[in-house]
Amino acid sequence: MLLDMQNINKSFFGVKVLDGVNFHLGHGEVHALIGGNGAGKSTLVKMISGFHQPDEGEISIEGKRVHINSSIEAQQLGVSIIYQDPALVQDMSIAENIFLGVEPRVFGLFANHRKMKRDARDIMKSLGYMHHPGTLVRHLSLSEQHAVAIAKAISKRARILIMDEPTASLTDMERERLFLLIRSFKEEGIGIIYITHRLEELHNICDRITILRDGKHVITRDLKGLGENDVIRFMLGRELKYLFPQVTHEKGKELLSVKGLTRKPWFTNIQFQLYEGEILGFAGLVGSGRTELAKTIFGELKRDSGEVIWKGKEVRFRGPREAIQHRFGFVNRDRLGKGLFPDMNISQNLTISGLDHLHKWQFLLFKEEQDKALDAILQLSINIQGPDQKVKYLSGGNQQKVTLGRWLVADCDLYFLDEPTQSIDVGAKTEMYASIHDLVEAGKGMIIISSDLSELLGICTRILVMHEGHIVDEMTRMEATEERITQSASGMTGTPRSEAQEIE
Ligand SMILES: Nc1ncnc2c1ncn2[C@@H]1O[C@H](COP(=O)(O)OP(=O)(O)OP(=O)(O)O)[C@@H](O)[C@H]1O
Repeated sequence: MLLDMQNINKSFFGVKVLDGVNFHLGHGEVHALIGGNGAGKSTLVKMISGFHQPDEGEISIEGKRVHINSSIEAQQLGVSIIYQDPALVQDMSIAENIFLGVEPRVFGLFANHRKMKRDARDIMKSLGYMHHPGTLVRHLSLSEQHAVAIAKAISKRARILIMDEPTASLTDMERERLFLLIRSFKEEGIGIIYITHRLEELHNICDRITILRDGKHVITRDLKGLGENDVIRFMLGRELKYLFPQVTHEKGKELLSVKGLTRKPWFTNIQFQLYEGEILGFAGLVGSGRTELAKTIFGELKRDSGEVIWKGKEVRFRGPREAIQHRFGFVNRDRLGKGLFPDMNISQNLTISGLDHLHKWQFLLFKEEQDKALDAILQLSINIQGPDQKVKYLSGGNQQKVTLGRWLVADCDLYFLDEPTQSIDVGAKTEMYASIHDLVEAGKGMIIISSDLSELLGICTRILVMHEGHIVDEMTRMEATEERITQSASGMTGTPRSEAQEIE
Protein backbone atom coordinates (compact mmCIF):
# COMPACT_ATOMS: atom_id res chain seq x y z
CA MET A 1 0.00 0.00 0.00
CA LEU A 2 1.38 3.39 -0.99
CA LEU A 3 -0.70 5.48 1.40
CA ASP A 4 -2.70 4.35 4.39
CA MET A 5 -4.78 6.79 6.46
CA GLN A 6 -6.52 5.28 9.48
CA ASN A 7 -9.22 6.77 11.69
CA ILE A 8 -8.48 10.41 10.84
CA ASN A 9 -10.24 13.00 13.02
CA LYS A 10 -10.05 16.77 12.68
CA SER A 11 -11.95 19.67 14.23
CA PHE A 12 -11.82 23.41 13.57
CA PHE A 13 -12.97 25.78 16.31
CA GLY A 14 -14.57 22.84 18.12
CA VAL A 15 -16.52 21.61 15.08
CA LYS A 16 -15.65 18.12 13.82
CA VAL A 17 -15.05 18.18 10.04
CA LEU A 18 -13.45 14.71 9.73
CA ASP A 19 -14.79 11.89 11.83
CA GLY A 20 -12.88 8.61 11.84
CA VAL A 21 -12.06 8.63 8.12
CA ASN A 22 -10.04 5.80 6.51
CA PHE A 23 -8.41 6.18 3.11
CA HIS A 24 -5.98 3.93 1.18
CA LEU A 25 -4.11 4.48 -2.06
CA GLY A 26 -2.22 1.87 -4.07
CA HIS A 27 0.73 2.25 -6.48
CA GLY A 28 -0.46 3.26 -9.95
CA GLU A 29 -3.99 3.80 -8.70
CA VAL A 30 -6.24 6.76 -9.48
CA HIS A 31 -8.54 7.00 -6.48
CA ALA A 32 -11.48 9.40 -6.68
CA LEU A 33 -12.30 11.29 -3.47
CA ILE A 34 -15.87 12.50 -3.78
CA GLY A 35 -18.35 14.37 -1.58
CA GLY A 36 -20.58 17.43 -1.44
CA ASN A 37 -19.24 20.91 -0.71
CA GLY A 38 -17.79 20.97 2.80
CA ALA A 39 -17.72 17.15 3.09
CA GLY A 40 -14.05 17.29 4.14
CA LYS A 41 -12.18 16.23 0.97
CA SER A 42 -9.68 19.10 0.93
CA THR A 43 -9.14 18.87 4.69
CA LEU A 44 -8.33 15.16 4.35
CA VAL A 45 -5.77 15.64 1.59
CA LYS A 46 -4.24 18.62 3.39
CA MET A 47 -3.22 16.11 6.09
CA ILE A 48 -0.84 14.50 3.59
CA SER A 49 0.37 17.74 2.06
CA GLY A 50 1.47 18.96 5.50
CA PHE A 51 -0.99 21.86 5.64
CA HIS A 52 -3.06 20.37 8.50
CA GLN A 53 -2.25 17.70 11.05
CA PRO A 54 -4.84 15.19 12.25
CA ASP A 55 -6.13 15.54 15.83
CA GLU A 56 -6.24 11.75 15.94
CA GLY A 57 -5.39 8.95 13.53
CA GLU A 58 -2.40 7.48 11.71
CA ILE A 59 -0.82 8.09 8.31
CA SER A 60 1.65 5.65 6.72
CA ILE A 61 3.48 5.90 3.42
CA GLU A 62 4.87 2.63 1.98
CA GLY A 63 4.18 0.97 5.32
CA LYS A 64 6.11 3.55 7.39
CA ARG A 65 4.26 5.73 9.93
CA VAL A 66 4.75 9.43 9.11
CA HIS A 67 4.02 12.77 10.79
CA ILE A 68 3.85 15.43 8.10
CA ASN A 69 4.30 18.83 9.67
CA SER A 70 4.97 21.05 6.66
CA SER A 71 4.77 21.16 2.89
CA ILE A 72 8.56 20.68 2.74
CA GLU A 73 8.28 17.44 4.71
CA ALA A 74 5.45 16.37 2.39
CA GLN A 75 7.64 17.09 -0.64
CA GLN A 76 10.50 15.09 0.86
CA LEU A 77 8.09 12.16 1.22
CA GLY A 78 7.12 12.49 -2.44
CA VAL A 79 3.71 14.13 -1.95
CA SER A 80 2.64 16.85 -4.38
CA ILE A 81 -0.68 18.65 -4.46
CA ILE A 82 -2.32 20.61 -7.24
CA TYR A 83 -5.11 22.86 -6.01
CA GLN A 84 -8.14 24.09 -7.93
CA ASP A 85 -6.68 27.62 -7.72
CA PRO A 86 -3.03 27.03 -8.64
CA ALA A 87 -0.83 28.48 -5.90
CA LEU A 88 1.80 30.24 -8.00
CA VAL A 89 3.83 33.41 -7.58
CA GLN A 90 2.32 35.68 -10.21
CA ASP A 91 5.39 37.89 -10.65
CA MET A 92 7.79 35.00 -11.17
CA SER A 93 8.46 33.22 -14.43
CA ILE A 94 7.22 29.76 -15.39
CA ALA A 95 10.68 28.29 -14.71
CA GLU A 96 11.07 30.07 -11.36
CA ASN A 97 7.67 28.84 -10.25
CA ILE A 98 8.34 25.25 -11.26
CA PHE A 99 11.65 25.11 -9.37
CA LEU A 100 10.77 27.43 -6.49
CA GLY A 101 12.65 26.16 -3.40
CA VAL A 102 14.36 23.34 -5.33
CA GLU A 103 16.40 25.36 -7.85
CA PRO A 104 19.20 23.39 -9.54
CA ARG A 105 22.49 24.91 -8.29
CA VAL A 106 26.00 25.39 -9.64
CA PHE A 107 28.52 24.01 -7.09
CA GLY A 108 25.62 23.91 -4.65
CA LEU A 109 25.68 27.71 -4.48
CA PHE A 110 24.15 29.70 -7.32
CA ALA A 111 20.84 28.95 -8.99
CA ASN A 112 21.51 27.46 -12.42
CA HIS A 113 19.05 29.56 -14.44
CA ARG A 114 20.01 28.05 -17.77
CA LYS A 115 19.29 24.49 -16.59
CA MET A 116 16.13 25.65 -14.86
CA LYS A 117 14.80 27.17 -18.08
CA ARG A 118 15.80 24.17 -20.18
CA ASP A 119 14.15 21.69 -17.81
CA ALA A 120 11.07 23.89 -17.42
CA ARG A 121 10.68 24.10 -21.20
CA ASP A 122 11.01 20.31 -21.53
CA ILE A 123 8.39 19.60 -18.86
CA MET A 124 5.95 22.17 -20.27
CA LYS A 125 6.49 20.73 -23.75
CA SER A 126 5.66 17.24 -22.48
CA LEU A 127 2.35 18.71 -21.31
CA GLY A 128 1.78 20.22 -24.75
CA TYR A 129 2.58 23.85 -23.85
CA MET A 130 5.18 25.72 -25.88
CA HIS A 131 5.58 28.84 -23.72
CA HIS A 132 8.94 30.51 -23.19
CA PRO A 133 10.04 29.45 -19.68
CA GLY A 134 10.84 33.08 -18.84
CA THR A 135 7.19 34.17 -19.31
CA LEU A 136 5.73 35.67 -16.13
CA VAL A 137 2.94 33.56 -14.69
CA ARG A 138 0.63 36.54 -14.44
CA HIS A 139 0.51 36.65 -18.26
CA LEU A 140 -0.90 33.12 -18.42
CA SER A 141 -4.55 32.06 -18.49
CA LEU A 142 -5.91 30.04 -15.59
CA SER A 143 -5.66 26.78 -17.50
CA GLU A 144 -2.06 27.55 -18.48
CA GLN A 145 -1.33 28.26 -14.82
CA HIS A 146 -2.74 24.83 -14.02
CA ALA A 147 -0.25 23.34 -16.47
CA VAL A 148 2.57 25.13 -14.60
CA ALA A 149 1.28 23.72 -11.30
CA ILE A 150 1.28 20.23 -12.83
CA ALA A 151 4.78 20.77 -14.24
CA LYS A 152 5.89 21.76 -10.74
CA ALA A 153 4.53 18.51 -9.31
CA ILE A 154 6.20 16.47 -12.08
CA SER A 155 9.54 18.16 -11.46
CA LYS A 156 9.40 17.02 -7.84
CA ARG A 157 9.07 13.39 -8.90
CA ALA A 158 5.99 12.87 -6.79
CA ARG A 159 5.02 9.38 -5.61
CA ILE A 160 1.63 10.60 -4.44
CA LEU A 161 -0.07 13.23 -6.55
CA ILE A 162 -3.16 14.95 -5.19
CA MET A 163 -5.36 16.70 -7.73
CA ASP A 164 -8.01 18.90 -6.14
CA GLU A 165 -10.49 19.67 -8.95
CA PRO A 166 -7.80 19.93 -11.62
CA THR A 167 -10.28 20.18 -14.48
CA ALA A 168 -12.62 22.80 -12.98
CA SER A 169 -11.29 25.51 -15.29
CA LEU A 170 -10.03 23.39 -18.18
CA THR A 171 -11.59 23.06 -21.60
CA ASP A 172 -12.52 19.62 -22.93
CA MET A 173 -9.36 19.45 -25.02
CA GLU A 174 -7.13 20.42 -22.09
CA ARG A 175 -8.96 17.93 -19.95
CA GLU A 176 -8.23 15.11 -22.41
CA ARG A 177 -4.58 16.13 -22.42
CA LEU A 178 -4.54 15.97 -18.61
CA PHE A 179 -6.13 12.51 -18.68
CA LEU A 180 -3.38 11.27 -21.01
CA LEU A 181 -0.82 12.54 -18.53
CA ILE A 182 -2.60 10.91 -15.62
CA ARG A 183 -2.54 7.59 -17.48
CA SER A 184 1.21 7.94 -18.01
CA PHE A 185 1.70 8.75 -14.27
CA LYS A 186 -0.25 5.59 -13.48
CA GLU A 187 2.11 3.52 -15.59
CA GLU A 188 5.02 4.92 -13.60
CA GLY A 189 3.38 3.65 -10.40
CA ILE A 190 2.42 7.10 -9.09
CA GLY A 191 -0.69 7.04 -6.89
CA ILE A 192 -3.21 9.79 -7.64
CA ILE A 193 -5.96 11.14 -5.42
CA TYR A 194 -8.47 12.75 -7.70
CA ILE A 195 -11.08 15.19 -6.34
CA THR A 196 -13.79 16.41 -8.69
CA HIS A 197 -17.40 17.56 -8.86
CA ARG A 198 -17.59 16.57 -12.53
CA LEU A 199 -18.93 13.11 -11.92
CA GLU A 200 -18.99 12.25 -15.62
CA GLU A 201 -15.17 12.20 -15.50
CA LEU A 202 -14.91 9.40 -12.97
CA HIS A 203 -15.21 6.41 -15.29
CA ASN A 204 -12.74 7.99 -17.71
CA ILE A 205 -9.88 8.04 -15.37
CA CYS A 206 -10.45 6.55 -11.90
CA ASP A 207 -10.07 2.99 -10.59
CA ARG A 208 -11.61 3.26 -7.12
CA ILE A 209 -13.79 5.76 -5.32
CA THR A 210 -14.14 6.91 -1.72
CA ILE A 211 -17.19 9.00 -0.84
CA LEU A 212 -17.38 11.31 2.20
CA ARG A 213 -20.51 12.92 3.58
CA ASP A 214 -20.41 15.53 6.37
CA GLY A 215 -16.89 14.49 7.35
CA LYS A 216 -17.74 10.79 7.54
CA HIS A 217 -16.60 7.91 5.36
CA VAL A 218 -19.56 6.52 3.39
CA ILE A 219 -18.07 3.95 1.01
CA THR A 220 -14.87 2.83 -0.74
CA ARG A 221 -15.13 0.48 -3.71
CA ASP A 222 -14.16 -0.20 -7.34
CA LEU A 223 -15.76 2.22 -9.73
CA LYS A 224 -16.76 -0.55 -12.08
CA GLY A 225 -20.49 -1.14 -11.84
CA LEU A 226 -21.18 2.08 -9.95
CA GLY A 227 -23.41 4.49 -11.93
CA GLU A 228 -23.50 8.28 -11.62
CA ASN A 229 -26.85 8.12 -9.82
CA ASP A 230 -25.40 5.72 -7.23
CA VAL A 231 -22.52 8.12 -6.62
CA ILE A 232 -24.98 11.01 -6.17
CA ARG A 233 -27.06 8.98 -3.75
CA PHE A 234 -24.05 8.12 -1.60
CA MET A 235 -22.84 11.74 -1.74
CA LEU A 236 -26.08 13.46 -0.87
CA GLY A 237 -27.77 10.70 1.09
CA ARG A 238 -30.82 11.05 -1.16
CA GLU A 239 -31.93 10.58 -4.77
CA LEU A 240 -31.75 13.49 -7.18
CA LYS A 241 -34.91 13.49 -9.29
CA TYR A 242 -33.63 15.82 -12.00
CA LEU A 243 -30.62 18.03 -12.61
CA PHE A 244 -32.13 20.61 -14.96
CA PRO A 245 -35.60 22.09 -14.62
CA GLN A 246 -38.04 21.84 -17.51
CA VAL A 247 -37.48 25.02 -19.52
CA THR A 248 -40.81 26.44 -20.62
CA HIS A 249 -40.12 30.13 -21.14
CA GLU A 250 -41.78 32.08 -23.93
CA LYS A 251 -39.49 34.46 -25.81
CA GLY A 252 -40.65 38.00 -25.03
CA LYS A 253 -39.47 41.57 -25.68
CA GLU A 254 -35.89 42.46 -26.49
CA LEU A 255 -33.94 43.27 -23.32
CA LEU A 256 -30.37 43.74 -24.49
CA SER A 257 -28.92 44.53 -27.87
CA VAL A 258 -25.17 44.60 -28.48
CA LYS A 259 -24.03 46.16 -31.76
CA GLY A 260 -20.52 46.15 -33.19
CA LEU A 261 -18.91 45.94 -29.75
CA THR A 262 -15.13 45.83 -29.99
CA ARG A 263 -12.40 45.68 -27.40
CA LYS A 264 -9.09 44.70 -28.92
CA PRO A 265 -7.33 42.33 -28.63
CA TRP A 266 -10.16 40.41 -26.92
CA PHE A 267 -13.11 40.63 -29.33
CA THR A 268 -14.23 42.42 -32.47
CA ASN A 269 -17.55 43.57 -33.84
CA ILE A 270 -19.81 41.53 -31.56
CA GLN A 271 -23.55 41.57 -32.30
CA PHE A 272 -26.25 39.76 -30.37
CA GLN A 273 -29.63 40.25 -28.71
CA LEU A 274 -31.08 38.90 -25.50
CA TYR A 275 -34.84 38.55 -25.11
CA GLU A 276 -37.10 38.19 -22.09
CA GLY A 277 -37.57 34.55 -21.17
CA GLU A 278 -34.22 33.53 -22.64
CA ILE A 279 -31.23 31.97 -20.97
CA LEU A 280 -28.42 32.87 -23.34
CA GLY A 281 -25.31 30.71 -23.12
CA PHE A 282 -21.81 31.61 -24.29
CA ALA A 283 -19.60 28.68 -25.21
CA GLY A 284 -15.97 28.87 -26.29
CA LEU A 285 -12.46 28.07 -25.20
CA VAL A 286 -10.87 29.90 -22.30
CA GLY A 287 -9.39 33.02 -23.90
CA SER A 288 -12.01 33.21 -26.67
CA GLY A 289 -13.15 36.59 -25.34
CA ARG A 290 -16.38 35.62 -23.56
CA THR A 291 -15.46 36.90 -20.11
CA GLU A 292 -13.96 40.09 -21.50
CA LEU A 293 -17.12 40.70 -23.54
CA ALA A 294 -19.28 40.38 -20.43
CA LYS A 295 -16.90 42.61 -18.45
CA THR A 296 -17.02 45.24 -21.17
CA ILE A 297 -20.83 45.36 -21.17
CA PHE A 298 -20.63 45.54 -17.37
CA GLY A 299 -18.27 48.54 -17.52
CA GLU A 300 -15.31 46.76 -15.97
CA LEU A 301 -13.37 47.00 -19.24
CA LYS A 302 -13.48 49.98 -21.58
CA ARG A 303 -14.84 49.36 -25.04
CA ASP A 304 -13.04 50.57 -28.20
CA SER A 305 -16.30 50.99 -30.13
CA GLY A 306 -19.86 49.73 -30.46
CA GLU A 307 -23.17 50.10 -28.66
CA VAL A 308 -24.95 48.41 -25.78
CA ILE A 309 -28.70 48.99 -25.66
CA TRP A 310 -30.60 47.96 -22.53
CA LYS A 311 -34.39 48.02 -22.72
CA GLY A 312 -34.28 50.39 -25.68
CA LYS A 313 -31.77 52.90 -24.21
CA GLU A 314 -28.07 53.09 -24.90
CA VAL A 315 -25.93 52.43 -21.81
CA ARG A 316 -22.23 53.10 -21.45
CA PHE A 317 -21.04 52.35 -17.93
CA ARG A 318 -17.87 53.99 -16.69
CA GLY A 319 -17.38 51.23 -14.17
CA PRO A 320 -19.13 48.26 -12.49
CA ARG A 321 -20.67 50.63 -9.95
CA GLU A 322 -22.82 52.25 -12.63
CA ALA A 323 -23.76 48.82 -13.96
CA ILE A 324 -24.87 47.76 -10.48
CA GLN A 325 -26.94 50.96 -10.19
CA HIS A 326 -28.67 49.86 -13.40
CA ARG A 327 -29.36 46.52 -11.66
CA PHE A 328 -26.82 44.50 -13.61
CA GLY A 329 -25.18 41.65 -11.70
CA PHE A 330 -21.96 39.74 -12.41
CA VAL A 331 -21.01 36.44 -10.78
CA ASN A 332 -17.28 36.24 -11.07
CA ARG A 333 -15.31 33.06 -11.69
CA ASP A 334 -12.37 34.50 -9.77
CA ARG A 335 -13.77 33.70 -6.32
CA LEU A 336 -11.15 35.03 -3.97
CA GLY A 337 -9.94 37.66 -6.39
CA LYS A 338 -12.86 40.00 -6.82
CA GLY A 339 -15.88 37.95 -5.87
CA LEU A 340 -15.57 37.75 -2.11
CA PHE A 341 -14.18 39.46 0.98
CA PRO A 342 -12.33 36.59 2.69
CA ASP A 343 -11.96 38.25 6.09
CA MET A 344 -15.62 39.20 6.35
CA ASN A 345 -18.26 36.77 7.52
CA ILE A 346 -20.82 34.99 5.37
CA SER A 347 -23.71 37.34 6.22
CA GLN A 348 -21.66 40.40 5.32
CA ASN A 349 -20.52 38.82 2.08
CA LEU A 350 -24.06 37.83 1.18
CA THR A 351 -25.38 41.32 1.74
CA ILE A 352 -22.80 43.21 -0.25
CA SER A 353 -23.80 43.31 -3.86
CA GLY A 354 -21.10 45.76 -4.99
CA LEU A 355 -18.20 44.37 -6.97
CA ASP A 356 -16.02 47.39 -6.50
CA HIS A 357 -14.34 46.98 -3.13
CA LEU A 358 -13.79 50.73 -2.82
CA HIS A 359 -17.50 51.22 -2.55
CA LYS A 360 -18.38 48.06 -0.72
CA TRP A 361 -20.09 49.73 2.22
CA GLN A 362 -22.46 51.62 -0.02
CA PHE A 363 -24.11 48.42 -1.12
CA LEU A 364 -25.09 47.07 2.26
CA LEU A 365 -28.63 45.89 2.02
CA PHE A 366 -31.31 46.25 4.68
CA LYS A 367 -32.88 43.83 7.11
CA GLU A 368 -35.27 42.46 4.51
CA GLU A 369 -32.39 41.61 2.21
CA GLN A 370 -30.46 40.09 5.10
CA ASP A 371 -33.35 37.69 5.62
CA LYS A 372 -33.19 36.92 1.92
CA ALA A 373 -29.47 36.23 2.35
CA LEU A 374 -30.27 33.64 4.98
CA ASP A 375 -32.79 32.15 2.58
CA ALA A 376 -29.98 31.92 0.02
CA ILE A 377 -27.85 30.00 2.55
CA LEU A 378 -30.68 27.52 2.90
CA GLN A 379 -31.62 27.45 -0.76
CA LEU A 380 -28.10 26.74 -2.00
CA SER A 381 -27.43 24.39 0.93
CA ILE A 382 -24.33 26.34 1.96
CA ASN A 383 -22.60 24.02 4.41
CA ILE A 384 -21.53 26.41 7.18
CA GLN A 385 -20.91 26.52 10.88
CA GLY A 386 -23.01 29.72 11.14
CA PRO A 387 -23.60 33.04 9.34
CA ASP A 388 -20.73 34.57 11.36
CA GLN A 389 -18.12 32.19 9.94
CA LYS A 390 -15.42 34.00 7.96
CA VAL A 391 -15.57 33.25 4.26
CA LYS A 392 -11.89 32.29 4.13
CA TYR A 393 -12.69 29.26 6.31
CA LEU A 394 -15.38 27.96 3.94
CA SER A 395 -14.71 25.12 1.55
CA GLY A 396 -14.05 26.13 -2.06
CA GLY A 397 -17.51 25.17 -3.29
CA ASN A 398 -19.25 26.92 -0.42
CA GLN A 399 -17.35 30.12 -1.23
CA GLN A 400 -18.67 29.89 -4.77
CA LYS A 401 -22.19 29.42 -3.42
CA VAL A 402 -21.84 32.60 -1.35
CA THR A 403 -20.81 34.53 -4.49
CA LEU A 404 -23.83 33.20 -6.31
CA GLY A 405 -26.22 33.60 -3.41
CA ARG A 406 -25.27 37.26 -3.10
CA TRP A 407 -26.28 38.07 -6.63
CA LEU A 408 -29.38 35.95 -6.50
CA VAL A 409 -30.68 37.95 -3.51
CA ALA A 410 -29.57 41.29 -4.95
CA ASP A 411 -32.57 41.38 -7.28
CA CYS A 412 -30.81 42.40 -10.48
CA ASP A 413 -32.51 42.80 -13.86
CA LEU A 414 -29.67 41.33 -15.91
CA TYR A 415 -27.32 38.62 -14.70
CA PHE A 416 -23.95 37.61 -16.13
CA LEU A 417 -22.91 34.29 -14.63
CA ASP A 418 -19.32 33.42 -15.48
CA GLU A 419 -18.64 29.71 -14.78
CA PRO A 420 -21.29 29.83 -12.06
CA THR A 421 -21.21 26.20 -10.97
CA GLN A 422 -17.47 25.60 -11.00
CA SER A 423 -16.62 23.65 -7.80
CA ILE A 424 -20.27 23.35 -6.80
CA ASP A 425 -21.65 19.94 -5.88
CA VAL A 426 -24.37 18.32 -7.91
CA GLY A 427 -27.11 18.88 -5.31
CA ALA A 428 -26.51 22.63 -5.15
CA LYS A 429 -26.27 22.82 -8.95
CA THR A 430 -29.83 21.58 -9.19
CA GLU A 431 -30.96 24.28 -6.74
CA MET A 432 -29.10 26.88 -8.69
CA TYR A 433 -30.55 25.90 -12.05
CA ALA A 434 -34.02 26.08 -10.51
CA SER A 435 -33.24 29.62 -9.20
CA ILE A 436 -32.04 30.69 -12.66
CA HIS A 437 -35.22 29.33 -14.16
CA ASP A 438 -37.36 31.27 -11.65
CA LEU A 439 -35.46 34.52 -12.26
CA VAL A 440 -35.96 34.25 -16.00
CA GLU A 441 -39.62 33.43 -15.47
CA ALA A 442 -39.83 36.70 -13.50
CA GLY A 443 -38.58 38.63 -16.56
CA LYS A 444 -34.86 38.91 -15.71
CA GLY A 445 -32.14 38.74 -18.36
CA MET A 446 -29.71 35.84 -18.02
CA ILE A 447 -26.35 35.34 -19.72
CA ILE A 448 -24.29 32.31 -18.77
CA ILE A 449 -20.65 31.72 -19.69
CA SER A 450 -19.66 28.13 -19.09
CA SER A 451 -17.04 25.59 -20.11
CA ASP A 452 -19.37 22.82 -18.98
CA LEU A 453 -21.18 21.85 -22.17
CA SER A 454 -23.75 19.66 -20.45
CA GLU A 455 -24.67 22.68 -18.33
CA LEU A 456 -25.10 24.91 -21.40
CA LEU A 457 -27.13 22.24 -23.17
CA GLY A 458 -29.23 21.59 -20.09
CA ILE A 459 -30.13 25.10 -19.04
CA CYS A 460 -29.83 27.53 -22.00
CA THR A 461 -32.49 28.32 -24.55
CA ARG A 462 -29.96 29.68 -27.08
CA ILE A 463 -26.19 29.25 -27.32
CA LEU A 464 -23.62 31.52 -28.97
CA VAL A 465 -20.14 30.15 -29.59
CA MET A 466 -17.08 32.39 -29.51
CA HIS A 467 -13.72 31.69 -31.09
CA GLU A 468 -10.77 34.11 -31.03
CA GLY A 469 -12.92 37.12 -30.26
CA HIS A 470 -15.72 36.44 -32.74
CA ILE A 471 -19.14 34.86 -32.48
CA VAL A 472 -18.78 31.93 -34.89
CA ASP A 473 -21.98 29.99 -34.31
CA GLU A 474 -25.46 30.39 -32.88
CA MET A 475 -27.95 27.64 -32.11
CA THR A 476 -31.19 27.08 -30.29
CA ARG A 477 -31.41 24.50 -27.56
CA MET A 478 -33.01 22.06 -30.03
CA GLU A 479 -30.20 22.50 -32.57
CA ALA A 480 -27.35 22.35 -30.07
CA THR A 481 -25.13 19.30 -29.66
CA GLU A 482 -21.81 18.86 -27.87
CA GLU A 483 -20.10 18.01 -31.17
CA ARG A 484 -21.32 21.16 -32.91
CA ILE A 485 -20.30 23.41 -30.01
CA THR A 486 -16.87 21.76 -29.69
CA GLN A 487 -16.20 22.06 -33.41
CA SER A 488 -17.25 25.71 -33.56
CA ALA A 489 -15.37 26.59 -30.37
CA SER A 490 -12.15 25.17 -31.74
CA GLY A 491 -12.54 27.15 -34.97
CA MET A 492 -13.00 24.03 -37.09
CA THR A 493 -16.25 25.29 -38.58
CA GLY A 494 -18.11 28.55 -38.86
CA THR A 495 -17.37 32.01 -40.14
CA PRO A 496 -17.19 34.88 -37.68
CA ARG A 497 -20.80 36.07 -37.60
CA SER A 498 -19.87 39.71 -38.09
CA GLU A 499 -17.88 38.80 -41.23
CA ALA A 500 -20.67 36.57 -42.53
CA GLN A 501 -23.08 39.45 -42.12
CA GLU A 502 -20.70 41.78 -43.95
CA ILE A 503 -20.44 39.31 -46.87
CA GLU A 504 -24.25 39.10 -47.09
N1 LIG B 1 -9.02 26.45 8.24
C1 LIG B 1 -10.30 26.18 8.54
N2 LIG B 1 -10.89 26.73 9.60
C2 LIG B 1 -12.17 26.46 9.90
N3 LIG B 1 -12.97 25.63 9.19
C3 LIG B 1 -12.43 25.05 8.12
C4 LIG B 1 -11.07 25.30 7.72
N4 LIG B 1 -10.83 24.59 6.60
C5 LIG B 1 -11.98 23.92 6.31
N5 LIG B 1 -12.93 24.20 7.23
C6 LIG B 1 -14.31 23.65 7.26
O1 LIG B 1 -14.18 22.24 7.14
C7 LIG B 1 -15.26 21.70 6.40
C8 LIG B 1 -14.70 20.85 5.27
O2 LIG B 1 -14.08 21.71 4.32
P1 LIG B 1 -13.30 21.15 3.06
O3 LIG B 1 -12.63 22.30 2.40
O4 LIG B 1 -12.45 20.01 3.49
O5 LIG B 1 -14.52 20.61 2.18
P2 LIG B 1 -14.50 20.00 0.69
O6 LIG B 1 -15.13 18.64 0.78
O7 LIG B 1 -13.14 20.06 0.14
O8 LIG B 1 -15.51 20.98 -0.06
P3 LIG B 1 -15.51 21.60 -1.57
O9 LIG B 1 -16.11 20.54 -2.43
O10 LIG B 1 -16.44 22.75 -1.44
O11 LIG B 1 -14.12 22.00 -1.92
C9 LIG B 1 -16.08 22.90 5.92
O12 LIG B 1 -17.18 23.04 6.77
C10 LIG B 1 -15.14 24.08 6.07
O13 LIG B 1 -15.85 25.26 6.35
